Amino acid sequence: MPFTAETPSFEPDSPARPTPMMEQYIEIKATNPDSLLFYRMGDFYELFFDDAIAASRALGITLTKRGKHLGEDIPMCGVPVHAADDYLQKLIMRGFRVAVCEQVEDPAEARKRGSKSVVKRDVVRLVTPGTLTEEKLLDPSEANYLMTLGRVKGAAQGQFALAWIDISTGTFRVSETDPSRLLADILRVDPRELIVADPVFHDPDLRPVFDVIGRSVSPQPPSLFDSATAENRIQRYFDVATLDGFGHFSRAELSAISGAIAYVEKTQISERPPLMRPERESEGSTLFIDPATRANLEMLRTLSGNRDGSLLKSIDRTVTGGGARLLAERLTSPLTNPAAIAERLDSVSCFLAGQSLADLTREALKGVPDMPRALSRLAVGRGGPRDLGALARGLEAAAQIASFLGREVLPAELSAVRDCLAGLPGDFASHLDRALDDELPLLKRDGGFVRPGYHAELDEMRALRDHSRRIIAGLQADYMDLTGIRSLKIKHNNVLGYFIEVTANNASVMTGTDEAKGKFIHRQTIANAMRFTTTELAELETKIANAAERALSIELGIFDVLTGETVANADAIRAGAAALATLDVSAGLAALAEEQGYCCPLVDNSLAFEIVAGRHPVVEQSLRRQAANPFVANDCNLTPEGAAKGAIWLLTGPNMGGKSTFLRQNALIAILAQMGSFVPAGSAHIGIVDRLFSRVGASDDLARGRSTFMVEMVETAAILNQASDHSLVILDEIGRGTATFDGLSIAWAAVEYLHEKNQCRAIFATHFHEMTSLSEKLTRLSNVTMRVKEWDGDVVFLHEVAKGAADRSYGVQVARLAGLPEAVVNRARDVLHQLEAGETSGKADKLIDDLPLFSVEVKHEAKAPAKGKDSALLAALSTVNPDEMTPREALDALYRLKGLATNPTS
Ligand SMILES: Nc1ncnc2c1ncn2[C@@H]1O[C@H](COP(=O)(O)OP(=O)(O)OP(=O)(O)O)[C@@H](O)[C@H]1O
Repeated sequence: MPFTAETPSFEPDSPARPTPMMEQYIEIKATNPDSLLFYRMGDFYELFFDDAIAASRALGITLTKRGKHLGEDIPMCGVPVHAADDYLQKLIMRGFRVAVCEQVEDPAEARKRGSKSVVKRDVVRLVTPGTLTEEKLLDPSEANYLMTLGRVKGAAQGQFALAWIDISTGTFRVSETDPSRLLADILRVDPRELIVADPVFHDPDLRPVFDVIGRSVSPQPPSLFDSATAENRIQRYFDVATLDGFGHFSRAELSAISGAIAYVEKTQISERPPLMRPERESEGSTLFIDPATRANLEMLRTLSGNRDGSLLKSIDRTVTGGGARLLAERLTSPLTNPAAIAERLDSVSCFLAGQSLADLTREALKGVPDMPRALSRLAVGRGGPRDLGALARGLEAAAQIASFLGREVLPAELSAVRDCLAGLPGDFASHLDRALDDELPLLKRDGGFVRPGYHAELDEMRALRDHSRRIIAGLQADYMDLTGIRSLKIKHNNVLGYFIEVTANNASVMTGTDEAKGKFIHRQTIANAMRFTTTELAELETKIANAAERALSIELGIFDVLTGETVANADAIRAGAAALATLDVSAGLAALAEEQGYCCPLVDNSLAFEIVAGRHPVVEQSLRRQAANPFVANDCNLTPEGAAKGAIWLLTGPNMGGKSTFLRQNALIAILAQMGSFVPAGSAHIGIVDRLFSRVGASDDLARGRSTFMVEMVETAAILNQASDHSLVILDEIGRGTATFDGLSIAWAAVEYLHEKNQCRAIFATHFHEMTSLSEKLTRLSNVTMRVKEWDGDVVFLHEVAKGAADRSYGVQVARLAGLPEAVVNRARDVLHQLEAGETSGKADKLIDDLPLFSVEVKHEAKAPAKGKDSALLAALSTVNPDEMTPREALDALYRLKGLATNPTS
């Protein structure tokens, strides 16, 4: 739930009326109850009341008090303005929103209204997670999306739409959605903040979605989303008379777009970040990956929430922030159009074939700053000279890249990139170059960023200022001679300006004679020194101040002109930055393919899925880093035979055998191929996958009252209801979380359904060996197994997928490897033998009763089995074939084995 502070109140006529300043604070706070109010006082932002308590706790800063309100102390804390970004970052990360309240008039103006009047203040900006622009508050490699959900009631279709904006880059997208895929669509974009109208937020049907999104959902007044006035709002923002040129949007889309714009206006107040026109994403143009699959496959983060160990991290070889963001976007939204995928793959191939071109490009890209973010900051008045510098360097790099790309024969995507870079505004770039100095200050108010020689009057003012400073240095020498005080100094501070300082011992020289008194005017006496000024010094000071002030105002004027030119060139700059990001992604994927030995997949509209020597991209790299045994490559072939539908592989094998890894690697290879990357395989032929589903790994969702088994069933239901014949499904151990027979039955029925109804390509891993007999009935189902070798009672995992079915699970052996106490492992072995025999004899219960754990434990501990006994037992055991025994024979065999275990010679 968002933070809400109790708003303090007061009675206007009460004798306990607060001070005028506190009154102003209370009034402003009342309009921002769900944000912390940063109230500007001098060099600090102060927080009061509940805000102060919450902020001091979140930031670990001291809570003090200031005055009283209704007889109680007012809690207060403050943060210095110059360090506000750091504090804002912490507060935003902890889920707060901050209203920044500034003085909006000169204090002199306020004084004119009377000595007690307060300087006018107003909220100039709401800082929320989805509306950040500051470099410090943003991760260069992640987009920062603000998303809105539009809903139109009563529409026959297209009731819901999502719009998402990154105001730090201007990206603006919109797409229709529906309740069944709403969560998946939201998680695909992974917004920092989701804005919904109050009634939508409180709709019980949508509650589960918002519960998952958590605190980044922010309910807002429905007026923001009003679809009747939406067109007007959009037209106003983009300053167009009609939306005809924007393409056709449904009412829900218009509502979502207008909600996004209204929220930007609400948070940015007087600023208008330049947004691109909303671009429509049509359903089906990207591979649908449901939320559980996204999480299970650890695409952006691992299940424990780390970026290290995710697929993105292991394939990211980009060198710029824009490139990293584009790579993440491509990874989360792989394509479904083979031609578009082939175009991307051609770019990667081009860099792979031309190593020197790739090296040159990556080297040139390394210096490219984040142009879209610098542009956005400048456009909303939060930019500084370094942002202009970033554009200058970015454009220069773009021109350099365009020139060497000009000499190459390039595939379609890269040649469009080259054309875009070659068409960037050269005049603007050279203007920036001429105007900006090499070393740039952070803040424009510090001045000193315009290059000498660019502006004549500025040079003159700077010379005057600097010359006067030199004259002052000369004056100090003159005064020393005149007074004979060698330690006399001319100094400067903000209160007195320039002054002459002598030590207290020498002060009499300055005040002793009338002549001296006439020249040196006393300003201040401090502990050990006296300070003076002279008419000459005061005049020089005025000259310096005037020159410096004039110089700064010229510089600020130049800054405004350059900012204006930046905004005028916004579209071109953004297109250039997008082109550079595309280059970075393609060259980065080529570097990855080269380094990891990936191949170019063949992606078409068939139903093929044939991977030869496939590997898991993340596990492979991690094994290599640990210098462990190399990853064992495996084939996977789900390609239909003849005109039939895709095949299903039923995968059995021991625990730790590599089943999950194999399942995941095939899903990841499909994602990589469809995002336009080379893949970790010897070769890969993939018919476009429209939807990818996975049920891998167990997790519970206790917060939503779902047990592990319930989560598993909900996810399996989603798959069986939604998978089409073009989908790829990977299922791991369905039915494990319940009683054996229930689990087996559910798994059995699910496979039959996938085969008969969904008819999709699928891999199904299971411990239920009984299921392997399904291959006799289901024509497109084949059994495969992870091979193992037994070695001296232990199991060795070969990690190889082979035709056929596993004969056993080796669970007990794996438990032993995991370090379970020997007594437990031995006991488990016994129980297993009983159960395996019991399955045919029907006497398992009785046998288990006969073997209480502790007696076994004592027996095993008291007499460690001798090697000879073990081998006799094993030899006898190997002759036993439970499937061919009658219950009576099984029981006899068991007694015989037990006898051998206690006395090998019996
Ligand atoms: N092809 C492979 N080559 C090398 N090592 C592998 C391979 N596949 C898996 N491994 C290693 O084996 C470990 C276990 O793999 P995985 O989790 O896939 O087994 P599993 O059969 O799914 O086990 P369980 O049934 O217990 O979940 C992995 O962490 C990995 O280190």
